[in-house]
Amino acid sequence: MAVYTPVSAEILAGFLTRYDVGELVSVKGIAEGVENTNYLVDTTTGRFILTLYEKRVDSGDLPYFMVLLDHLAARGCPVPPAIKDRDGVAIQTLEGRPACLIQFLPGVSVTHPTPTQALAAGTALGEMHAALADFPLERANSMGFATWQPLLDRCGGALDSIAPGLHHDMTVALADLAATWARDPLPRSTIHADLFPDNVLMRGDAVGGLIDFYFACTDIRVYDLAVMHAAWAFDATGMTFDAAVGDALIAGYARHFPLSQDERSAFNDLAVGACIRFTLSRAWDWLNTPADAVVTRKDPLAFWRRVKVYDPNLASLLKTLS
Ligand SMILES: Nc1ncnc2c1ncn2[C@@H]1O[C@H](COP(=O)(O)OP(=O)(O)OP(=O)(O)O)[C@@H](O)[C@H]1O
Ligand SMILES: N[C@@H](CCO)C(=O)O
Repeated sequence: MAVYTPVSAEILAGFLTRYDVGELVSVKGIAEGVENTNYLVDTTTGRFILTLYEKRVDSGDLPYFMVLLDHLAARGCPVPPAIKDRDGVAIQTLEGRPACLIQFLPGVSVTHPTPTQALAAGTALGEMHAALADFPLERANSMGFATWQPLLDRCGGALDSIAPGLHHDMTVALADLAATWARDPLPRSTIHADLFPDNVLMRGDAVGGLIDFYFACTDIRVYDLAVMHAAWAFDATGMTFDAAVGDALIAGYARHFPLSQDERSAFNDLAVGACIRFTLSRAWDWLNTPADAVVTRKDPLAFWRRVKVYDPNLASLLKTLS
């Protein structure tokens, strides 16, 4: 469960009086997620998500995320905008943290997506990119390629406590990737950058909601699809690859954005990049999560193992993957 910042019912009831959302009926910490504190809030008028922004979200970026959500919602994308208080303010402070009250979207995150669901999710990603074609704001990727080597350095030799040799192997993999990363300029866009199955709310085989835009940024457009591919097309251990799910994601996306030859050629390298990005953020959290945080840490190696599928030649050179 990700609850880093406790909020009492009394404090929350007082907080809600800023809004036209009725009175607090119940509140409960949400079990999923690792980045932010989330509560499910029921009031006399409806259901909401209360998010308190933690570690990786810079409060200076919140206005960007809120404008982005408003832009997508205005174009009919199923995203949850923040609720504005009676003064029109969406970004608040609660228990010393930046906080927003967010529209609740019905639906469930699937643990084992089917190809049919992946087709719908890939299509939703394409629709989102199409809706963002005229989005005017830019934000650098705070977890993009340029940040991986510094994060690897900060994790340092402690990575070997996760798997012996991991620091060396990730150094080799990143150097290998640096030789090809973005060699041919690919189309850029505003991207979600974290569209895992747990950030897509499904209603049966249809997409009911896209959530958790707190890594959204401007970067290589098809990198968003590569992140999704790496997140969706494997089991939780990263050992079993489901090609049908991966193919369905790409087929759905191609309804809006057929991949160019350059994008197809770069796809596996971009996916290796995604593996490195999520191995590193998970490893950092693995090594640094506060002992008193109520959170289920995610396994860094589950992402690292996916490199075997995207670059078997590289993997064969790495002790931790052979
Ligand atoms: N607008 C929403 N409507 C419905 N449920 C939501 C909404 N926002 C969040 N949730 C629920 O809360 C959970 C955690 O939210 P979220 O993914 O934003 O957290 P996080 O800590 O940023 O997670 P992550 O580890 O994916 O970065 C989601 O999996 C979902 O169950
Ligand atoms: N979706 C990410 C968390 C965001 O960095 C993960 O599963 O590791």
